[in-house]
Amino acid sequence: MADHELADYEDEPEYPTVAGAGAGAVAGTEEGDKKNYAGIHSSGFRDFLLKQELLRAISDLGFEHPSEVQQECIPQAILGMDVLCQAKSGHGKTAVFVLATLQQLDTSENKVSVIVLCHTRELAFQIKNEYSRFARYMPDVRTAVFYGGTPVQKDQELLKSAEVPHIIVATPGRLNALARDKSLNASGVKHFVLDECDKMLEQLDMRRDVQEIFRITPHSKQVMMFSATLSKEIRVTCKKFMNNPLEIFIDDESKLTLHGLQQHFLRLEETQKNRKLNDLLDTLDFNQVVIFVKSVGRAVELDKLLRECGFPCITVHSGLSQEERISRYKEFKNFEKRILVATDIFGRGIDVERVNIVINYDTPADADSYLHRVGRAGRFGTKGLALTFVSSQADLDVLEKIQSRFEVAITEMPAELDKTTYTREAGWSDAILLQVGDVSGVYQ
Ligand SMILES: Nc1ncnc2c1ncn2[C@@H]1O[C@H](COP(=O)(O)OP(=O)(O)OP(=O)(O)O)[C@@H](O)[C@H]1O
Repeated sequence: MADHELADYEDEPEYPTVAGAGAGAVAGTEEGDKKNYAGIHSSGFRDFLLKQELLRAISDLGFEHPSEVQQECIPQAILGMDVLCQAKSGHGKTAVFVLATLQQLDTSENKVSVIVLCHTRELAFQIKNEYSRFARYMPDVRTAVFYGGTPVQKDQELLKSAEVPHIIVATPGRLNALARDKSLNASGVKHFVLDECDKMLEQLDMRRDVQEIFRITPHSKQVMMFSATLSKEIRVTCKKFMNNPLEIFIDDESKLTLHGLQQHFLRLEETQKNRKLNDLLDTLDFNQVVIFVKSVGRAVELDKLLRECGFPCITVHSGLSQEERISRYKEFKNFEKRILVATDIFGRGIDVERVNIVINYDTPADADSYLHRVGRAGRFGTKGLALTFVSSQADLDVLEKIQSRFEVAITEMPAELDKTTYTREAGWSDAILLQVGDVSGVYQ
């Protein structure tokens, strides 16, 4: 079949989105945050009554306390309830569905039980790794990842083999191709998960693939969807796939920005961007930095330029072969490279712990993209810095929208930045516990 799944959904969206920017809401209070603080402390992963194998893995991974979103979702999710969940970037949404599906999995059935769909190949790869990490003491669990740009025969053979994967993590295009050619037997699917669900359902080509896969799964199953951004409009679409879901969301959009993240803009001419970027990379104290640009061409050129200037730089974009994309993603994740120039394919979901600075060399197209991009820094409550280059009236307009939508003040970058404000890593759990009160559970 045509390799339509190879289209890189994130680089150049062809379709308008159906969601409009939601109105900003009332800002949260310190008091609100403190109110729930004790509640979180009183609970640990043990209280979820997870399988011993999972608890051991959680402990190995150094997860001490569940984050707020985990606290709210896991108890219901492991009972098979449908879940529609919005929570901030980097707050541990992945563990919610990974733990909930592993907890419920029956490995004695030689069937595909769990389908997880996400919008980019790197994210699929990352989620598959999360399954491997949490299932390290569950040797019978078989997980596979499928995405475009790789030989489809290998995927077909695996699906037709004597031991089919219990869990499939995939991008929608490739999995739908495998469904259409009948390699995928989805009749045993019990859990259907969409990560970055707004992105997948807003983009019509992706939504079509998701729907086609959804249709060949049994009527009765658990459906879970996750994102940091869920407009009212897209929630309606999401719920069409669900049955009386548990809705976990931040009712106050202003709280979506990350507390540990310092955010500034720099006004400059297009022609001054390279010089400025060079200066910043020389002076800022970064562990790892992601620089976002608006097109593949610009990613290639900027990466080349930075390397010529001696920076340990790498780029990831849709113009690369799939093998190369994953290998570069790994290089960056493994701290072999400190600077990544990326298009929006890296803008959502990707979790690289050491990233403490995000630079928007090109202002993102909209407020949602901004929120996801800057969420690559300051993961799980750590400190970070987000800088946005603003060089036109259109850029200023986007900046304005971001500030009103999320009620965040993005100020001009001061001449001197105190590095302790973006380099000191907060303790994993301490930092996130300070942000409780951000997510409210609503039972429908
Ligand atoms: N309870 C926990 N304790 C410590 N670390 C955690 C915990 N839960 C998750 N993490 C870590 O926090 C990081 C962010 O988690 P994750 O990638 O799931 O965030 P997310 O909510 O999916 O973010 P995004 O919206 O950007 O996709 C990961 O490195 C994960 O391993």
